[in-house]
Amino acid sequence: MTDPVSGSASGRVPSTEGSSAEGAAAPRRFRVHHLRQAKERGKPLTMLTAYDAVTAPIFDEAGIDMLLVGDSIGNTMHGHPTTIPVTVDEMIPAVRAVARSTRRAMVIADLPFGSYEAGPDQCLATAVRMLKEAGAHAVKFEGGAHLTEHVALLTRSGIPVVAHLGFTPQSENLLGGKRVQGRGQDAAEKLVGDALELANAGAVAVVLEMVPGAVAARVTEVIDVPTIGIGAGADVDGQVLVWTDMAGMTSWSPRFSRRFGDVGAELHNAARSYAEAVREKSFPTSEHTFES
Ligand SMILES: Nc1nc(=O)c2c([nH]1)NC[C@@H]1CN(c3ccc(C(=O)N[C@@H](CCC(=O)O)C(=O)O)cc3)CN21
Ligand SMILES: CC(C)C(=O)C(=O)O
Ligand SMILES: [Mg+2]
Repeated sequence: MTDPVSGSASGRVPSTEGSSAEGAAAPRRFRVHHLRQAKERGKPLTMLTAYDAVTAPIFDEAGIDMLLVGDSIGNTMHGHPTTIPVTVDEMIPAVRAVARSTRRAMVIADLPFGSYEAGPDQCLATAVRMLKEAGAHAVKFEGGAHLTEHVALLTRSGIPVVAHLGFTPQSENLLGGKRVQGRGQDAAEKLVGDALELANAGAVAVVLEMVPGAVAARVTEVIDVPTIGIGAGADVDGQVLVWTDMAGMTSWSPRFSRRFGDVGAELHNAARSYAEAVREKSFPTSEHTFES
């Protein structure tokens, strides 16, 4: 049995396709009370993005606590320059694939640009779709204290909300680009205030993106729910990265990221080997051929 808080797990989930071997007893799902528990115990939380049923079970089996189906699907998977064009109808199948293919991780659906800002009712309607049609366990959306009513309504409705402060990519046109947020006394105080209000409204965690380390540390100190940093330094309660950056799928990744693998190069080599085998006629052999 895996411990949802320590996150230790081993082995691989069987593919949903092909052989129908039953896995071991289902691990306990990582839930909202484990967030609180982790912060109390000082155990760092882990979050990665995931967008499909191929990679999500790999991350789940590796013991990642939370899988964020990020609107970063727009740039990472769909080839857009930003997250702005992403729609709810594009998010739903991705969230469904991640929820269906995982057993332990908490699955968090990012609400895309334009699907929640108009008011708490719009936000609730979108979040309900993410839970009902796609199987998400929680939702996340970008913005500060102006969204406290959104957070409060979803929380009253039984939907856990993760807040997202600092650099909020859906607002990059207003913020003037991909820039660090919360620099200077006033901006830092505003950020701390936003985090407090969102946490008081019921947010179960707060993502802090591209904020100075000292500001992230201050937010972490004053709110009683976990902070999850991305480009926010080490003095937070957990970290999140975009999986394609983490695994080294692309030649470029943001400065705050680290490549923990070279999966892009590995995939390149596999594809080259395959093509070479076909061209030199060493694949397929009789092993891969059906008899009449
Ligand atoms: N692949 C990917 N990784 C991410 O971390 C990520 C996404 N996509 N899409 C959604 C948001 C957007 N994010 C981004 C994207 C780019 C930069 C960037 O260009 N940063 C520059 C300049 C930073 C600075 O102002 O100092 C860098 O060099 O890292 C930052 C955050 C973070 N998120
Ligand atoms: C970078 C993370 C926090 C995100 O919002 C996303 O991947 O969409
Ligand atoms: Mg996002």
